[in-house]
Amino acid sequence: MFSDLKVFPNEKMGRTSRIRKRRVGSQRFRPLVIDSCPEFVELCKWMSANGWNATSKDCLKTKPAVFSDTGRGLMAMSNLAPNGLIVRIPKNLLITKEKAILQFPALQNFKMTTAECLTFFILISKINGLHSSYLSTLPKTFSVGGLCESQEVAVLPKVLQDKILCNQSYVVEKYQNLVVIWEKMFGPTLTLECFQWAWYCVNTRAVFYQDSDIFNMVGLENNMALAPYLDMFNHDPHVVVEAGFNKNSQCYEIRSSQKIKKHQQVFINYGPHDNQKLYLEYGFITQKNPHNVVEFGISHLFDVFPVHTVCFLPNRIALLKQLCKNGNLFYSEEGFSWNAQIALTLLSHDNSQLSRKGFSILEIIPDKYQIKVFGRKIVDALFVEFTESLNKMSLISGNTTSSFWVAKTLVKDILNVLNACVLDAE
Ligand SMILES: C[S@@+](CC[C@H](N)C(=O)[O-])C[C@H]1O[C@@H](n2cnc3c(N)ncnc32)[C@H](O)[C@@H]1O
Repeated sequence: MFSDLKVFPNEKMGRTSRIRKRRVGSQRFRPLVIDSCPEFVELCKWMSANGWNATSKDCLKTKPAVFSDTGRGLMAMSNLAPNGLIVRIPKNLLITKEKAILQFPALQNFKMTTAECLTFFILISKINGLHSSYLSTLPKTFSVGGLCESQEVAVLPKVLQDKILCNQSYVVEKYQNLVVIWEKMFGPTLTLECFQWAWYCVNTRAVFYQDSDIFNMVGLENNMALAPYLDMFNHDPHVVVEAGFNKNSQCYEIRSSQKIKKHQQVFINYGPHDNQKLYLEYGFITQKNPHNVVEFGISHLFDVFPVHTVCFLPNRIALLKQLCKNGNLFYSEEGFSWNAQIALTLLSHDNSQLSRKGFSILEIIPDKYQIKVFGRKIVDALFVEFTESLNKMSLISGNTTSSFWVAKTLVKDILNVLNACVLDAE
């Protein structure tokens, strides 16, 4: 949009024209405050009636707004010093598993995780017109990876394809289990689309929260709660915040370590996630994400070490599989991960050493030369793979999902990371 502004290098700019230029530019990008939209008026009324103090002196005042780069989020209405409180939500406004069961006791008869219970809470409330002050503030659509259409998934790079397919079957399995319970409770069929909407409302917006002891079960799916209004903060990987339930105030609170300026967007930090994770779990990516990595698999190693040049002893393959677990083979701006370095060294390791009984990964010392030579080949192979994918993605036209659009920006972002590596090495 700035390119529409024609400023000629030789043109003398006086004070007035400078101010005019600044005004034109800032008007185009100025966030749109939306606190007077009916859904936010209702939300604030309902929250205030239930113990929320929106004008508390020791907490930053914020307003919902639409920002040109991140969409809907929250804007600071004053300056805040470091370690100041950015939000405080009383316990009785949190939607927890305990609360969902209190409201709909039938949920108790089924063994459900907290995420499943909260998904049901949203669906039952929606159907019965309950909690509409909160529900009407929830997004109507999502752009997470799991919502890509099958023809879109087919043109994505293999690593991303595998993750999305895995995620889709996980959500479908959840749906199939829960639809049985739903039919027992209510009768009418629950469509997969409705289930996905509620499931992603919970999973893109819930905060970490440990419910009372009776529900205390391990795992992320069990330690979550929905926090109205607080779930409007967007993510910035660079900000540092302290978030959690404060037993003294009986409120969920977030403090910002950095100072915040009036009229800035107020961000929180969802965790040290790379862009692929942000896309899969939340449906967006951020520019200059310091946690960015490019994952690869064993097949990429086999591509750079053709089978005829490496003796694929069962032991070598078993060790490689061990190194590959949990996405531990990756490249980032800092170079190859430790597991990737060991894997690259292991590929060219002596067979007699590998066949020795009791040989362990811990005995391998990274070989800088191997890592440089074969690592470069891996980066080149990934670059080709992602470029080919991007070309195929560009051929898909017509009505594509917003998930696919974000996938495209993710693939471009990964290509930038790989490109930086190639340029560094030159
Ligand atoms: C907890 S909600 C935050 C509020 C949300 N933007 C809204 O309108 O309700 C999380 C969702 O916000 C969006 N989001 C969060 N941080 C973002 C960012 N830095 N850029 C773009 N979208 C972001 C993503 O859609 C994500 O799933």
